[in-house]
Amino acid sequence: MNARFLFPAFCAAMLLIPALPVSDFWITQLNYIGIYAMVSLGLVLLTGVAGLTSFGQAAFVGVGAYTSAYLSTTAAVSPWIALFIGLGLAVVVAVVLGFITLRMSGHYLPLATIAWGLSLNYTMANMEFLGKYDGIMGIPPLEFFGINLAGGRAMYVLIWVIALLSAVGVLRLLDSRTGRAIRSLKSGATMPEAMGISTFQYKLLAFVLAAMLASVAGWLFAHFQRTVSPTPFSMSKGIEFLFMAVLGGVGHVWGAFTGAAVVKLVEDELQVLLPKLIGTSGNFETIVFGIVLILVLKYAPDGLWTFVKGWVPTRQRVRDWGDAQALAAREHPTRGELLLDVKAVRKEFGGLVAVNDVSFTLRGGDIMGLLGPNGAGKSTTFNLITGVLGLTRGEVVFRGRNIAGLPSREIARLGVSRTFQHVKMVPDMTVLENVALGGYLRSKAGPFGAMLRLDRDEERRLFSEAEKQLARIGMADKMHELAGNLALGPQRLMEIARALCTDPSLLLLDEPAAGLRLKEKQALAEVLRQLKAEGLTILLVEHDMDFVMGLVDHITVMEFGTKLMSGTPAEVQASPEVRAAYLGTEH
Ligand SMILES: Nc1ncnc2c1ncn2[C@@H]1O[C@H](COP(=O)(O)OP(=O)(O)OP(=O)(O)O)[C@@H](O)[C@H]1O
Repeated sequence: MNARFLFPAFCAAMLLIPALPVSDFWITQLNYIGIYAMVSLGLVLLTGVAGLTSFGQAAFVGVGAYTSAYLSTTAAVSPWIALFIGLGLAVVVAVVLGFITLRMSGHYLPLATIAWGLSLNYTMANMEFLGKYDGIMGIPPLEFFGINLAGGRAMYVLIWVIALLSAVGVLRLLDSRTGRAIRSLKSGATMPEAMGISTFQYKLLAFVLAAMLASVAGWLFAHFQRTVSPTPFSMSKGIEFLFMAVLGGVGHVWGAFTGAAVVKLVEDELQVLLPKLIGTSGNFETIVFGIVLILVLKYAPDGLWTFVKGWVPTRQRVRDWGDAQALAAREHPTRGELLLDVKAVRKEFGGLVAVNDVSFTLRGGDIMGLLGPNGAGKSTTFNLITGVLGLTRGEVVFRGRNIAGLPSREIARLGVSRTFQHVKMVPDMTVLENVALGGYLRSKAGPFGAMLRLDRDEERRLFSEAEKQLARIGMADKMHELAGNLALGPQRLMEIARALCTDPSLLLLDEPAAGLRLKEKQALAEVLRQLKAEGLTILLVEHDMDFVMGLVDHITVMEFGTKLMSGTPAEVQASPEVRAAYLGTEH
C-alpha cells in the first residue's frame, strides 16, 4: 500500500472496530491498550528520543485520574473542565520536578524519578480527601455533546481518537524544529548548545509533554473505570510503562502502541496461565516480564517495532522548498575589520595551567591556524572562545563585545559557529535535518505550532537554507541519507554545512582534517579555500602541517599552554623555536 494512505487506513480500521461484532472483552482490552499506549508515547518522547529515563510516569497518570475523579465526584465539576485542570496540575508538577531533577545526569535522574514517583503515589494513598488506599468511587461517565460515554464501546472511540491524535502530534513534533532540538539531546549538550539550543529547555519540554500525555491517559482511565485507587499509579506500574515502551521500541512512536498491546495481552494470558502451571497464585508474570526485558535489551534493543518497521512502506520527504524565501541573514564584518581579540586568556585545571595568558587577533576574511603539539592547549583555547569552558581570567572580544563567560548558545547567537574534533551529530537524522539544526536560531516555530503544522512555511525556508549550505560544500546529493551512514570525511563536511547554516561571522574548526584520507583532505581544503574566497573568517585548530600551510593567512603556535609565536606560514616555518618545539618533532 502507498505509504500516504497507510496511516489514514490504520486509523479508519481502528475506529471501525466497535461497529464490528467484536466482544466487549476485546473492546475493554483495546481501551486499556489505547490508554497505556499514550503513557508509553510520552516515554518514547522522553526516554527514546530525549534520552531521559523515567520510572515515575505512572504518578502523572495518577495526577490526571485523581484530579478529575475528585473534582467530578465532590464538586460536580464537568470532567472536561477537570481534564484541563488535571493537565495544568501535571504541567506545574512536571515543571517543578523538572527544574529540580533534569539538571542531574547519569544515574541520578532515573533515581530521582523513582523518588518523586514514590512520593506522588504515597501522597495519593495517604490523603483523606482522596480516599486513602480505597481511592474514589462513583466517578461519573463522560458525556460528549449529550452522548453518554458510559459503555466500553463509546469510550473506545474517545480513547482511540485521543491516542491516535497524540501519535500524530508526536510524529509531527519530531518532524519539526522543536523535534530536531529534542532529538539532538541524545548527542550530549555541547553540540546542541553550540547551535543555540537550550538543552535544559528542551529536556523540560519533553518532560512536560510526557507528563501531559500521562495526565490525559489518567483522565480517560478514571472515567473508563469509574473508580480510582493508588495501585494503578504505583512505582511498579511506572516500571511497567517503561517496559512497554522499551519492549515495543522506545525510539519509535508506533513502538509505544506495539509495547502497550503486547504487554497488556501477554500479561492477561500469563495471569491466568502461570498460577495454573505453578499451582499457586501470585504475580508470576512480573518474573516473566523481567526475563523478557533482559532478553529484549540484549537481542532487540530497538524493540519489537523494528521488526515490523521493515515491512511498513516509508514516505520519502518531498522536496517542496524549491521556491522558499531565504532565511534572514546577519550583517557580516568587512574584510580587515578586527573580529576576534583574544586578550590574555588563561585556563587552570587545578594546578595545571592549560592556557597561559594567550593573546591573538583575527581579522575579517582571514583564516588563522592554531597549531601546537599534543597537549599544547589548542582545544582548551578553542573551548574558551566558544564558551564550552569558563575562563580563569582574560577577555575574548568578538565584534567589540566581551563574550568571555557567556554560555555557548549565546556566543552562537552572536555569530560564532563551530565544528567538533570528534564529529557530533544525530546519526538517525538525515544529513539535511542535521544541517537544519544549524538554522535553529534563525527560526522560531514552537512545539504546538509544529503539532498543528503551522510551521510548514518556516520548515521549507529552513530546509532550503540547509540544502543551500550542503550545495556550498558539494554534498547536496547526500541530503536524504542518514548522517550515521556517512563516512568520516562527509560527516566532517556535514558539520561545516551545519555551522554555515547558522550564518556565522566566524567559523571555528576543531581539527577538521583529523582521520581523513588524502583525497578527503584535499576536498576539505578546497571547501575552506572557497569559503575564504566568499569572505568568511575562519579559525582552525589543526595538527596536519601540510594541510594548514597551504591554506591559512596567519598561524599562532602554542606550546605547553603558552603562545610561542604568531606569523605568516612562511615566518612560522622559518622560526627555529617552532621547528624545535613542533615542526621538528612532526617532520
Ligand atoms: N577538563 C580538563 N581537566 C583537566 N585537564 C585538562 C582538561 N582539558 C584539558 N586538560 C589538559 O590541558 C592541557 C591542554 O589540553 P588541550 O586538549 O587543550 O591540548 P591540545 O593542544 O588541544 O592537544 P590535542 O591536540 O592532543 O587535543 C593538557 O595537558 C590536558 O591534559
